[in-house]
Amino acid sequence: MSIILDIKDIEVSIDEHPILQHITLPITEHAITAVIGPSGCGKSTLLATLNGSLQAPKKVTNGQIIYDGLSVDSMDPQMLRRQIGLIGQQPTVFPGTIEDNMVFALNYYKELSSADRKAKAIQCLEQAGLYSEINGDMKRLASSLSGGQQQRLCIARSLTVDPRVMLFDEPCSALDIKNSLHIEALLTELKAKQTIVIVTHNLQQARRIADYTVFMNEGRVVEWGPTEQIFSDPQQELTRDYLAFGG
Ligand SMILES: Nc1ncnc2c1ncn2[C@@H]1O[C@H](COP(=O)(O)OP(=O)(O)OP(=O)(O)O)[C@@H](O)[C@H]1O
Repeated sequence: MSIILDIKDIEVSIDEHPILQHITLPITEHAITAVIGPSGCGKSTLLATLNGSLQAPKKVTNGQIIYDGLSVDSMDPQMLRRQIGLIGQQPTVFPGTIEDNMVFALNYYKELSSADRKAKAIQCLEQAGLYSEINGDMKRLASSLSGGQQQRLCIARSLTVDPRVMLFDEPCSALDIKNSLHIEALLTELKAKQTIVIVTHNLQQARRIADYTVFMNEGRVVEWGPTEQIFSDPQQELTRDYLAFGG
């Protein structure tokens, strides 16, 4: 499988103080990569760096990210975020109906007929396992969905613009086990078409769904590799300690 995102010696700083250092990682296409590590180690910062959505005062102070052969610095930020979507912890549905949410990005990005937009919306809702749950009622208010359904609506909404990479920042942190497993199944399905990077505090979740796992500590990558290898035979003491006590 090929490398879709090649992260080369990335450093991110606030004022002169680095919060990410020497991050070098290949992200494999059509795979799930989990990023784990203690609170404050820089996981969310890494995700935001990947799709150019880092907010001041944080800024990239060294290194390069190559997306599909192109440096992300040279890409139009909107185009970059369309191709590499970021889905946060809390679902943030827009006011209005499910349909309003689903056609929002399509109205903005694509010159499609309204019938095409609706067909795409339905297709993405089906992919997220939501269309049958709402009995096809796209006029229902998005805010009337349960937390887990709202999270899946946010995922379905981001699918409408056909991102190639989807970054998830603890997508299950506010969900119960049933909804978490639903999201896990969805991510596993999505990797046939997309590439997934997920930040999670749930080590069992990483082990269940990720092909690759990255362990970070204090702004650095301590160790990464195939998930089974990281969990069953970690090479670094810091990783061993985190897996034993920190998760
Ligand atoms: N806007 C900011 N101003 C100052 N420091 C910040 C800011 N945002 C993040 N940091 C610091 O940068 C470091 C990395 O933060 P980040 O949110 O990326 O960590 P994380 O691993 O995602 O944490 P968590 O697991 O708790 O969500 C932390 O030390 C954090 O305190």
